[in-house]
Amino acid sequence: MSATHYREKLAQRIAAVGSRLCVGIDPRPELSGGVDAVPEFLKRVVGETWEYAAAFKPNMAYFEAMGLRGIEILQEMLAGMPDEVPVILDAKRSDIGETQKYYAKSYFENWNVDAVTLNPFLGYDSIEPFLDWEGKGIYLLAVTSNPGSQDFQRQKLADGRFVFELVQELGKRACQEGRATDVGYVVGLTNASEEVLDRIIDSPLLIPGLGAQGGDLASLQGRNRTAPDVVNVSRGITYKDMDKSFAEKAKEWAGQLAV
Ligand SMILES: O=c1ccn([C@@H]2O[C@H](COP(=O)(O)O)[C@@H](O)[C@H]2O)c(=O)[nH]1
Repeated sequence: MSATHYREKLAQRIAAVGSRLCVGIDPRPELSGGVDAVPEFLKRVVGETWEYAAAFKPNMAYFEAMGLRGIEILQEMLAGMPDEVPVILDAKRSDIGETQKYYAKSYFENWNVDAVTLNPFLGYDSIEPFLDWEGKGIYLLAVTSNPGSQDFQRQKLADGRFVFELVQELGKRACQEGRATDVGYVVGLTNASEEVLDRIIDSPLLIPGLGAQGGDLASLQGRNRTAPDVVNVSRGITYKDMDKSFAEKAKEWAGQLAV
């Protein structure tokens, strides 16, 4: 794939599959035959769903929970993923800039994922080490899908703005500075009210909360967005309706997210 920017690569993939489906990969060994059975389980998930996937989103937590073997399993899975499907590593990292340099190297250089999720709570200098990576993307947590998103993210400041709007200022600053990495935002479908969406800028969104969390796609309708947004489904493909194949479930969700 020759696209220079992450958002172009993602836009091309969305156009190619005709859907905004992001297939979430959160293996639960206790439901998948134990740790030893996870590699084969992941091979099936990836092998059966990739033709419907605009992106894949493995979440680090599920791999870390399997210990060192989990990290090996993640690496093996990443190495075997089809090149044309962007991979968003859901790591939600946050630390001082000096340490973030090493996370950036790990994810973008060693594992060569296309994008990662970051927690913006430590401010601009904490995301800076991720900003000079041509062809890569970051998603900053803006409005997450959990109820606690109300505790900080959807609080109003004295000037009437919401806290999540300050998160978007970080991305705007990176853009003004002409940084190479594309900046997008995580906006949970379960909290994507009109009040929220009216204030979300036209940058790539990663939208979790569909399926197991009960988010309603109707809330996204009628928005004039040009950014390559993707909507994530994890358990709704990997751990629901087990009488259906992963391919069938991915196809159904992809249809609901058709462009
Ligand atoms: O606000 C957020 C941010 C990330 N997630 C992650 O997305 C998936 C959702 O899984 P489902 O099984 O489809 O509910 C999971 O990895 C979460 O950690 C999120 O849900 N909300």
